[in-house]
Amino acid sequence: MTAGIERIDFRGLPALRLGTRNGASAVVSLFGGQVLSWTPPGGTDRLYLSPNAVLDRKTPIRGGIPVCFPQFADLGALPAHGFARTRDWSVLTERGSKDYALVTLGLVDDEATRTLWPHAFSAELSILLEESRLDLEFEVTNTGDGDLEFTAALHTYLAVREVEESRLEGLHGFSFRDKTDANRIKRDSGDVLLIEGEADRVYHDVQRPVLLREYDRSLGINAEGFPDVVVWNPWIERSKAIVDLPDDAFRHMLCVEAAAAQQPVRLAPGESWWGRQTLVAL
Ligand SMILES: O=P(O)(O)OC[C@H]1O[C@@H](O)[C@H](O)[C@@H](O)[C@@H]1O
Repeated sequence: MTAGIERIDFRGLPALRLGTRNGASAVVSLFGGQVLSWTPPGGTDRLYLSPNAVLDRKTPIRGGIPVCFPQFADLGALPAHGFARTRDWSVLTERGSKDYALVTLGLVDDEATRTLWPHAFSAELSILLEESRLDLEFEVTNTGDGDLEFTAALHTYLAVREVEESRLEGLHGFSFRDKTDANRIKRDSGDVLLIEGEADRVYHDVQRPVLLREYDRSLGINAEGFPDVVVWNPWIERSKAIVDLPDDAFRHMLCVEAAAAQQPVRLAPGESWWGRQTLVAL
């Protein structure tokens, strides 16, 4: 793996490959502004990309780290998770040395976005690859002359060897909205979260990092700016129902998302907001 940033064709999609001297690498699709792969030095891919993902530059890509903006999930009238994940992003900056690679992608409003969402905005996604660490920072500026509101998420699909053998630590005591149980608000009372069925939870105002433990490796997940943590696993029946997921996909993926979902972000003209998710392979 060469250090630096190169333009590649990823199964027909224009993409960037980021690499460091010590062997970390990542692939970023310009369609969706979406990280599709992240491999720390000497390891295997820590992101799940569905083998059935449709890469036709129209369909949202199932896996990696989709950017949900300006709407998270179905919290509004826009298509699910908004439009950022189905737009072409531009490359704003590329910087790298032996030890890191950094790219910033940009998305601004145009006629198509304004038809769906009548606001002027500019969004930037900065992706920083370092030794065992991947850092995504998402920034939105209101470039219009009226207020705007949005919800957003970095919808991170983590690859796990077996979801039943994985445990999430750090969510104890936080309240969450349980989408699998009529959106009831509950409080997490377990020391660890085990995935033993469909999970679709928005944890509110999570103030600390989360740790994903597997039997032989762990992953630290930290967020700043994004107050919520979403945990999603479709489990057996929903995996079967989602056309671009293999039937047994639920076993090999767990989404742990950094989100601003419970309270929309409101920006006055000229104001900006940012949120960050950092993944550290341990
Ligand atoms: O199928 P999509 O639109 O990519 O969404 C996948 C899932 O994304 C999660 O973030 C939501 O909480 C789930 O409710 C949703 O099903």
